[in-house]
Parts: sequence; structure tokens; C-alpha cells
Amino acid sequence: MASASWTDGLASAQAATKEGKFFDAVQFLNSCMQDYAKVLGDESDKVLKLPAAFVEEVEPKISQEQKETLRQMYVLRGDILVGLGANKRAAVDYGCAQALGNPDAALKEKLSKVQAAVKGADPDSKIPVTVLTGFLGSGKTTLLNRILHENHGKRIGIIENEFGEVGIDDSLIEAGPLATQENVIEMNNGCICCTVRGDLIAGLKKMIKKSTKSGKPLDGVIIETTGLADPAPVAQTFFADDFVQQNLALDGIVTLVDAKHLLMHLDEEKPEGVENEAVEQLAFADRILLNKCDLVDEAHLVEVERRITMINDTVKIRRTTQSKVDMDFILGIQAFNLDKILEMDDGFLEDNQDHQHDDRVTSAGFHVKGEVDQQKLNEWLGTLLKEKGADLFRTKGVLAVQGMKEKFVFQAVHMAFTGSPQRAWEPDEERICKLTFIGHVQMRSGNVSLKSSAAIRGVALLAACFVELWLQQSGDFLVPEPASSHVRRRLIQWPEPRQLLILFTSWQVSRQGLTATADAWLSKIRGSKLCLRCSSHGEVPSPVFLPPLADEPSAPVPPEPGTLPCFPLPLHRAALPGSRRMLNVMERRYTAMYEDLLTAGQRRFVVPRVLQTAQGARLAEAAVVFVITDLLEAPSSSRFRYTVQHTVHKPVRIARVLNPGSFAKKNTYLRVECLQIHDHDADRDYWKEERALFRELREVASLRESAGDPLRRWEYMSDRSGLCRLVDHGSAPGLSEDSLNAAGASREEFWDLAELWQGYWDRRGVALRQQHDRDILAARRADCGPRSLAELRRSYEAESVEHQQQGAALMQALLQSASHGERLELLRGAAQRELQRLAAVAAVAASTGGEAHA
Ligand SMILES: Nc1nc2c(ncn2[C@@H]2O[C@H](COP(=O)(O)OP(=O)(O)OP(=O)(O)O)[C@@H](O)[C@H]2O)c(=O)[nH]1
Repeated sequence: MASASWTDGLASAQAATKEGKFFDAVQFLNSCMQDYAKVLGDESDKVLKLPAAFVEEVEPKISQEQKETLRQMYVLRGDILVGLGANKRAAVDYGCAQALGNPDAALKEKLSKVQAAVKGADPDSKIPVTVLTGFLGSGKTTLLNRILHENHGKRIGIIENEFGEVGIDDSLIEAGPLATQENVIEMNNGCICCTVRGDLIAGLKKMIKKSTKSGKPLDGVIIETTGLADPAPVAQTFFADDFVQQNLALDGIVTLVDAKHLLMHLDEEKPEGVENEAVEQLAFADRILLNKCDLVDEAHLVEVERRITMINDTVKIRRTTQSKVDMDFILGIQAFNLDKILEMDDGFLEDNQDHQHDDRVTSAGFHVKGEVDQQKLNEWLGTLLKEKGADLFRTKGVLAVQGMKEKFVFQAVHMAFTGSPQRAWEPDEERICKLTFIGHVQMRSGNVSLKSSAAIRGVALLAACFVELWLQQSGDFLVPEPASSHVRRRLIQWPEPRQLLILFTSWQVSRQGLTATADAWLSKIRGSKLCLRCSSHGEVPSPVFLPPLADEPSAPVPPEPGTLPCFPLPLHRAALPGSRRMLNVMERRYTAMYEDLLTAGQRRFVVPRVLQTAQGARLAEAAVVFVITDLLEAPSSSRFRYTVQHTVHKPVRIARVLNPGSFAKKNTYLRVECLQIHDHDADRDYWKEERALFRELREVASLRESAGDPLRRWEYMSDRSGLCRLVDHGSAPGLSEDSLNAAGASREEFWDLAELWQGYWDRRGVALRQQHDRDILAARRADCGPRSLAELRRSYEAESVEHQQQGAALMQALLQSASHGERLELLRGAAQRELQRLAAVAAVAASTGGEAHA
């Protein structure tokens, strides 16, 4: 079968070459060569992409007959590429044919001819450049993607110029087989036609030199201009610089026209002295694609064509939908005609051409690490486009949506918008949201509501956004509305980030119950230090505590089965069901409790978390049950009486404390009446949610592991003297992929996962304290004054306590929940916030050169 497919392909390619249909020919031949490579045992596509390496690899292993067939293929491919004007690639293929033996005189001649052409003897050997232009949203990127995916065998470099500071188009371009991301240069710091012409030349030079040096010469370059660019100055670039002139040739200017909106833009009144870009783009076009024909009727198309020919009567026009066009119509057309341009504009070759953009058109965008909530985003964008669509020419975005493994690509031209998931995020790719707006909208003055924060979930994102704003001082950023507009104004006013850090020692943003605080110290430690703190109590239900254990007379203890002894513990680490827990017991009333339990043959008691308040101790309503598995009497020298091992069982709800007064009196242990906690969703299947939680935790684990800080597992164990100690087991097994797999997220296994999370949280607490110690030491060494030092200590202490409380609150919320679904959501929320935090930390660290921690 395989043999039939490549032989047929070869015959078709030969026939198409004879007829001069090189585009068809190369497509037949490419697939034929891929099939043949498989016959030779190579499944990669090196045969086309890295032909020299491929030949070197297979040549010693294949038969003489196979060498001859392969040689013929490379010769034919060389001929086709010459036909397409890709001499450099042809030289590579002829070279491969030669390396396969039997170089005949004809092949030698072909090779030397193309080599001569490549060296510059032949003007045709210049790399052809196509300028893609057309008003905002007319279909340029759609066309570019088509070109990149067409199987024409050419290696194409792309220069992407966007209006707006947040580049989106590079993410919308899907690299084709021969156009890798390394050949894409993005320029979004201005419009290519004016401010960044120097950058364009530099970009072109870099691209050409790099590709030549890497042995992968380019066969063409495409420059996608902004929708607001005037093509004349871009074209001029090809005559203005020696290097560019010697190595590149402008093949043609291809203008995309949005059939639906063109007339509106042509008729738009412009201020005095301002060019109408839509007119310029038509005037300079060598080819016009009248695109989006599906959106208008025949009469409208005829009118659009009439208007186009009034501006440019020689241009070739093709009607298209989704920019679908024959490549021959737009590439390798050698259409750019300087004589024609000079006829139209005799000052074309003069430098310093003056042209003025319509400065009422502005852009705004944001670029945030993390994910958005799709529903909120849709609501916000829907309202925005409805209200401002007439003024918003173009909106586009590539978004990371919660729970979606693909990139969500959003596009709007005026009010018409579409959005769909496209390429999947790479496993190690950072999830980033980019959104850009272009139009007659004064974003900064607040005409566009700054409700973007509603679309962004998680304070870490807001914080990262702020930090970016601080550090980049980009005035056009859509700023998530901070708690106080006063802060925002000042943020925008101060140009120097270091000054900002000095001036704003603290700020806070609260959204949807989440709070982000950032403290900045001008410390004498190591320059400015920025600390970002995110807390998220709001998303975790507060623990339910029973009323204070007041000093009141004991109620008589009824002997019903729901009554159990109670051992309240001020646990920093919650004891979770399924775990083992050791306790060192010394207090008289509790040694008595153990003795009573063993005497009665009943080995279980209740352990609630206890909170000391001014009104008295309070017990958490949800408490775990401890079952004694081993009891050791401690040596007489020890201050402890017993060291007891327990297994921890599912939580119960404490309905009533029977003898609250004895807690303060310490004369005996508490007894409580308990009720079982039954999951109200016991018969619901949560497989999907369980998998989602797993994914989230995996991401956290891999982020931490890749940061060289694998997570640890801690356990209470007895030491040599038999006493219980908290033992750090080091990095194994930790919150790693293996341990996650072992833990699982099903109903039965859920608590193992919670335990892993708790270990992770503890470890973070330790890292935090270590960081604090280092900072304080450094502050001391730097002679930081006692007041600053005390303030730093206080603040760090508060941070540590808050961290611990957050961890404990989550565990308590898990214990008190009566729904597996809710528990999954809670743990997932924690993992998501952690991912956002890690992203924010990375953003801050990147922006401050590693000087930040969070
Ligand atoms: N209905 C319709 N939509 C199209 C057609 N061609 C492109 N689009 C859509 O129009 C939107 C804009 O297309 P792009 O290719 O990004 O336009 P562009 O010219 O690169 O836009 P800018 O880079 O902003 O100037 C996208 O949502 C496309 O999917 C078409 O023929 N018909």
C-alpha cells in the first residue's frame, strides 16, 4: 500500500512539474517523500524539514536502488523549488541528491546555477517579501494562517506588527510546517509605518542573518502590518536600506478588504491633514482580496468593487471568504512595480515622508497571568461591545479559561464577535490572558468601564496586574479597579517604579471576598523589596464554633451511645480522617480519660479544634474521632505519662457539651453529645470534579518541583525514647505525581489528598519563615533602625500567623462539610489560588529581577 502511494505521488508530481504547476507539484512530492521516508524506516518529517541530516542518517543504511529513488525525488524537488523561486531551498535539495551518489553533469550544473543565484549574481535570488495590509479585522491573520499551512515547501519568516501594546496576533498565528515560531518577529511598540521603521529594518536583518546562519534560509518573508498602517512607508523601507535592498525584494502588497465595513471606513471623515488609511491601503495594493463576501449581498459587492477601482483601477481583485485564495494569486507575483508607485506618488523615494495618523484611534489592552471565569468574561465583553461596539473597531484576545485545556480565542470587529477554543495550551506553557481593544475609545479616561477585574478571578491576578502596571508604567493598561481610585491615580502619575515602592508602602484590593494586600518597603536591605500577599478567607466557609465553654455547673452525663469523651486540642495541623496521630499525654484529667476509656473497653473519643477567646474557649462544631491503637507508658523520668497512637476517623458534629464548666476547672475531661455527619450527596458521582481536582494539584506539584522545592510529607512518629515527634520525611513522597496517584480523589481516598495538601501548606509556612529570618538578618546587617526592624518583624509575624490560619480554616471547612462535591470544590479552590499565587510570584520576580517574594 505504502509503495503504491509514493509511486503515484511521484508520478503526479512529475506530471504537474512538466505543466509548470509548481504549487501542485510540491504538494504531491512532499507527501510522496514523507511516505517514502516511512518505507525507509523514518517516521519523522526530517526528509523535508532537515533534508541534509536525513540523508546523512539514512544513506549508509539503504540499498542502492533506494538511494537512486531518493536522489530522483530530491532532484525533482529542487526543480520545483526553482520554479517557485526558492533557490536557496533548491540548493539544499540538489545538495542532498548529490550526497546520495551518482552526481551527473546535469545535477552539477543545476546546483552551481542555484548557488550562483543564491550568492547574489541573480537578482531573483533576493528573498521576496509580501506586505499584508488591510483595515482592522479584514482577515489578514486568517490569510497568514492559510499561507503558513499551505503545503508549498517554502520556509517563511513573519513580521507581525500590531497596534496596541499587548500583542495578540502572534498567538493567533499557527506555525505551519516550515514556519516555526522562531521565524516570527512581533513588533507591537508602535506602528510599523512610522515609529518603528528602524525596528522593521533591524528585525528583517536579524531574521535573515539568523536563518542563513542556522542553515535554514528563508524563501520568503511576510509582513503583516497593523490595520491602521499606511503601506507606503513600509514599501519604502525596501529601497531605503542597503542591506534590505540587497537581500530582499518587495514581491507585492496584498490588501485585505472587509466587504461589510469598507464603505464605512472609506467615508469616514478625518481631521484636517490626517490620512485615511483605508484609502491608502487600496491605493498601494498590488492584489486585493475582497474578503468576508459571506456577510453581504451581490449588489453591495458590486458597489464595493466600484469604489475600489475608483481608487486603484489596475489592481487585481479576488472575492474571498475566510481569506481563501490561490497562493499563486498573492505569492511569488513579482507585482510590486516601482514605476507604477512613482507615477502615483513621485515623492515615494524621498525619506522623511510626513504622514499623520488619526490620533483619535487608541488602543488598550491587558496581559495577565492566570485564568478567567468564562461566564463573567462573556457578560462583561457582551455589555462592552453592545455599548461601545460602534467605536470599538477591533477587539481580540487569547484567553486562558478556567477548566478549558485549549486557548480561547476571542475576536470582534465592531459588535460582531466570535470566540472559540483553539490550540491546546502546552503542558509547560504559562496560562496567560491577553486582550486588546482598538478604537475611538479613551480607555484611560474611564469611558470604558474598568470592570475587567470582575472578569478575572483571583486576587493574585489583580495583584500581578498592578505590579505590571507599576513596573511598566504603561498608561494604556486596563487597570482593574483598585479599592481606592486615589491609589490608581497616583500609580499612574509616578513614572519611576522604585519611587512607587517608596511612596506606596501598602495597598489592598478586595474583590468577591478575596483580598490582596501588597506591602512595599523601602528597606536598606537590598534596594526595594516588594512583598505581595494574597489571602482568600472569603472563599472558604468560616469554621463553625460552639458557644464559649463558660464556667457553669456540669449537667448530669446521660449514658446514651452518642456521648463521647472529648479532648480539645489547639491543633495547628488538623488531624484528618484516615491518618494516624500520636499524642504525648501528661495532664491529669486526660490521663484519667485514657484510663477510663480502656477500663470501659471503649477506645474512642472526640477531638475538636479549640480556639481560646476572651469569652472563654470555643470548640469547633465539627470534630474528628480518635481511636486508640497503642498506648505506651512513658519512662518515669519523662514529664509525660502516656504516649498514645491513634487512628483518626471521620468527623462528627458536636451537638452539645454536657459539662462545659469542667473545661475551666480542669477537674475532669469534657463529654459531648455527637451526631454523625452524613453526606447529602452520597449517591452522586463526582468523577469529573475529582479529575479536575487532581489536575489542579498536579500542576501545583509540578510547578513546585520544577522550582526545585519538592513538597514534603510530615508525620507524627515516636522517637528513640518512645515519645511522639513531628517528623519531616523530606521530599519523598511529598505532593508529587506518585503520591497524588497513590492518594486519589474519590470519596474514600479524599482525605489522603487533603493530608498531602496540608503537608504542602506546612512546608510553605516553613519556607516563609526561613525567608523572613533571612530578611531580618539582612536588615540587621544593613543597620536598619530598630523601629523599622520591629515593624518588619511584626509584619512578618502577622504574615506567618495568617498563613497558618488559612491552612487551618481550609481543613476545618473540609471537616465540617456534608458534601463530597463541596469538599472537592474547596480543595480545588485552594489549589487554584495557589496556582494564581505562584503565577503572581513569578510575575513579580520576573519584573523585579527576582527581588520579590510572595
Ligand atoms: N464572516 C466572516 N468572518 C471572517 C472572514 N474572514 C475572517 N473572518 C473573521 O474576522 C475576524 C478578523 O479576522 P483576522 O484575520 O484576525 O483579521 P485581521 O485583519 O488580521 O485583524 P487585525 O489584525 O486586527 O487588523 C476573525 O474572527 C475571523 O475569523 C470571512 O470571510 N467571513
